[in-house]
Amino acid sequence: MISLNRSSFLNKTGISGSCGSFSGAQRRRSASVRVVASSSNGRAGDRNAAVLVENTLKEMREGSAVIADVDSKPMVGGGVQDVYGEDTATEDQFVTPWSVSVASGYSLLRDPHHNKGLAFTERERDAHFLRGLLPPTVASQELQVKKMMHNIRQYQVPLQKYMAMMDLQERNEKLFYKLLIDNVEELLPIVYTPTVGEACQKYGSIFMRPQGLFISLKEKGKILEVLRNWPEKNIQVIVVTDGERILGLGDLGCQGMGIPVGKLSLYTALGGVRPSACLPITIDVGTNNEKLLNDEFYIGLRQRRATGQEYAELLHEFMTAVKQNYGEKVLIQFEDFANHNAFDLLAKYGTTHLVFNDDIQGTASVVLAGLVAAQKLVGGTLADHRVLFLGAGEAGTGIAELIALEISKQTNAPPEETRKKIWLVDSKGLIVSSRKESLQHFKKPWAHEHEPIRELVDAVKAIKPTVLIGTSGVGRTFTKEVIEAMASINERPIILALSNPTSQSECTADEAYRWSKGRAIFASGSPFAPVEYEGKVFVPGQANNAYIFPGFGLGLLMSGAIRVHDDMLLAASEALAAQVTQENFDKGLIYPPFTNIREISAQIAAKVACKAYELGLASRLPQPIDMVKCAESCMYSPAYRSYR
Ligand SMILES: NC(=O)C1=CN([C@@H]2O[C@H](COP(=O)(O)OP(=O)(O)OC[C@H]3O[C@@H](n4cnc5c(N)ncnc54)[C@H](OP(=O)(O)O)[C@@H]3O)[C@@H](O)[C@H]2O)C=CC1
Ligand SMILES: CC(=O)C(=O)O
Ligand SMILES: [Mg+2]
Repeated sequence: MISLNRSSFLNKTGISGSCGSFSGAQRRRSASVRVVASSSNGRAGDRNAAVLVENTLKEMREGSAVIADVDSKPMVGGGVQDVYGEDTATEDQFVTPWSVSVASGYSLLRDPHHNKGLAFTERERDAHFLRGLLPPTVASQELQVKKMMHNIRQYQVPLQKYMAMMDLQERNEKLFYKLLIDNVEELLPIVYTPTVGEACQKYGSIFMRPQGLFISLKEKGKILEVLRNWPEKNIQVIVVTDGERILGLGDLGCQGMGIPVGKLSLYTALGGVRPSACLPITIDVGTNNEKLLNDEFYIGLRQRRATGQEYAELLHEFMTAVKQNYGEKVLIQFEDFANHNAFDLLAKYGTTHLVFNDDIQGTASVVLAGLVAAQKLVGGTLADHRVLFLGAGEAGTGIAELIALEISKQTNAPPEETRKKIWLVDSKGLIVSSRKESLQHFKKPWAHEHEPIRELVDAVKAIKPTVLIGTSGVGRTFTKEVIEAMASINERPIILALSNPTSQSECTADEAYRWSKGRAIFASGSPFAPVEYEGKVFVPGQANNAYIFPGFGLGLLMSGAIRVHDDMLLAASEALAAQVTQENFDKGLIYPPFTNIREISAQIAAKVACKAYELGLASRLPQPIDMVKCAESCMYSPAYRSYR
């Protein structure tokens, strides 16, 4: 039931059943109120809606302000639309038994969730006190997209484009997502790697408005309260970082916030999770980055990183508070933690929470997909390969483990055997058994019998890998000698330079193609432009976990999964690999372009959700019959809705 009390109306109102429910976004305060209620059928929810209208009118009389559209959406593909509520469909897709629009002139233009700028129609301008607040022109969303793209293309500096995009997100959320979805190949490098890396480095200087929650040591003992300060209540995905390993740029402390913000934009744009269900969080336990500590514009705690018990206690309070506030099924994605915490956090909370480490698990899934797809270009099976990594941290060992698992499944050989096909080099050289005692736990399974080797090029010559993967975070480490050695061993060497941003890539696309004489199958973590070599154009792929986590997360939410399981990662890989077309292979690509990423995400989500049901880890019943349709019908649409 709806409370008549104004503040509780703003904060707690919810109507369940056929009328849908208010999202947190709809509970925002504004200055004046207008109510429009319409009944399109005589469903049972009508009474609730009538009460809502009555209460809202009362609110209006009392001078408060709310913006609300209460809609329900037709059931598609098994009906899980209640997961996503009002933001998941365009106005055309909606059956609208009741529509309650409480609009508010100037405040409406300042509300990013509902603002449409010049796209407000004449009727809406009349109905919602917008007359005179906008110039006379009424523009379509398509024209707005065209104009924004025109403006963004005027900027020469990527960081300026980033700031323009962030500004748009704060001003007109739907237009931001429409822009990103319709121009994904062009804008991904702006809101994501590489530009997001520079944005994090300069976050203190460019910081305008909070885009997520900052939880620092100062909030110890009060984290639950802090979570409750966030305006949205129905959170389904949290991306959290402590900023200690931001891309390959190291410890950026509190300024790592750009990463959860960017990742969650992709959850919405690429995976269709509604924005109001996404919560970016940065845990600030200090930074060991001297430059930031001495930077007067630094926005984080000015102290060295807390470690040990102090760190563990803060993280534990956070994990407990999240579950308490949002329930069992909120997805927590760990992002860009340093490896000395990342593996432990995943192990500790993997059995009690719905958690996923993108750097370890998402990266593994995307790389496995690429290798599975690559078999179409090189022939044979995954088990025929020898893989060598430069970098034995989260990404390196995470990928290695998933490849070994997949080969085990394919060959029935135990992982102890299949791991022997995989070798890793860290900052001290090839990981070998004679070093076992001094190795971190995640490296131990990879300490095979071999004499120590210091240099990567010598490891390539000794191991003779078919696949070389860079996960070192150090740029230009795949030297000419290294790539030539790979090309001398393999007709089609598979070379993946995964480190981000572009400055940290182990080699450039140009280097990979030129030094391998055009024979490399190449993909990189951050995008490279096509390369011309000896009259032929080579299109490099992008091996980035952005292919996986949005669809993976959607699959977890769709099925109401309660835990993440490795088999779900394998399912996601399989789904992604299946999306590579002959046309892509003909260009030497092992990943599909990002242009169709929402369709790809729906396929991934469907496979992940199916696996969740199969494993008995899904809580949302009944299981939808057509999973792909179900995924598609769940997806947030950036199309404007009319405020009738
Ligand atoms: N494309 C994608 O989707 C993803 C890319 N990444 C990128 O991968 C990189 C690494 O990330 P992550 O694994 O989490 O980082 P970690 O810090 O966990 O691991 C880095 C590893 O690289 C090793 N290393 C560092 N310098 C050298 C060197 N000069 N020569 C050889 N090895 C070296 C480290 O060695 P030691 O252990 O001895 O210190 C460590 O094993 C980052 O740039 C990140 O952006 C990460 C996730 C996803
Ligand atoms: C892509 C990513 O997650 C990283 O570079 O850390
Ligand atoms: Mg990451």
